[in-house]
Amino acid sequence: MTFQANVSDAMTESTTAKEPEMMLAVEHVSLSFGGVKAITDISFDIHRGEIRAIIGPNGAGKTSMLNVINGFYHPQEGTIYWQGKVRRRMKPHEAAKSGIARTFQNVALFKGMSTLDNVMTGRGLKMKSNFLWQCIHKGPALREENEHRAKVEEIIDFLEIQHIRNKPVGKLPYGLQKRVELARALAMEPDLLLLDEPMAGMNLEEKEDMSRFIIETNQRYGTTIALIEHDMGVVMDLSDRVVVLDYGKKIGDGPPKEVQANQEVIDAYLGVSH
Ligand SMILES: Nc1ncnc2c1ncn2[C@@H]1O[C@H](COP(=O)(O)OP(=O)(O)OP(=O)(O)O)[C@@H](O)[C@H]1O
Repeated sequence: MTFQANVSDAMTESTTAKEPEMMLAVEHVSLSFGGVKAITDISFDIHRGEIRAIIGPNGAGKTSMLNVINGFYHPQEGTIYWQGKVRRRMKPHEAAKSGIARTFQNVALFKGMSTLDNVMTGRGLKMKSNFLWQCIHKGPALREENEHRAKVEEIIDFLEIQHIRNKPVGKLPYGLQKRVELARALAMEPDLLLLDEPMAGMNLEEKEDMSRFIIETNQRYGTTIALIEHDMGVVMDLSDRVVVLDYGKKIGDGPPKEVQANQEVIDAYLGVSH
């Protein structure tokens, strides 16, 4: 059976037998930078509504894979299926417009701007009123701004960051900056949220908070989430399925328990030579 047939089958069945619905799939994707092979012939999928982890040792190709999914890198080989259709080559802002939001390994916020203003920037792609209305700040533009503001307020409440709403984000502790970045991504109301090491640099309490927000985002908004994470405890607790990369290749894929028992995965983490 062809992959396309698999996609359609999965989508038809999902309406009847609650089979998982494929939201995104990468098929035989390879990506090189000059002589460096970052990703070699990788295929995996992400089901609508799941929390999918991408793990692997340093340099395994995890961030490169997220960059392929959000249109930042264009693989030399392979196909990307998005919402059941082959996706054409697209830029990150087009991927964002199609419903894919992301956060970064190193927080990427406007450091001099307040939490509120940073989260508001997440609404940019959803703004519809034209420039003239926005300049005179009346009519449709005012109505629209109020709607965006209400959504942003809801997210600020949800992520419990009211107390820092007016603070410049550059002055916030790192854990809170990561939360503001999550808020900005949620302000885009994404279908698929890509999180690159959301717990990096956090203490235990901050990790517990972030884990709770990730689960609640998934449950409350139905957001599908793909995350890269090094903390195996977090990965095993949070995710429905895990894909494991090593030296740019896929070496494991399945539910956390299955992946944990996979000898190739254990060897990769213990640094057994190839
Ligand atoms: N823009 C780039 N130019 C050249 N090489 C790159 C580039 N981006 C990634 N690479 C290389 O591709 C490989 C995979 O890198 P990538 O950052 O995707 O790994 P990773 O699994 O995310 O690693 P880490 O856990 O350390 O962040 C590495 O060998 C890296 O040096």
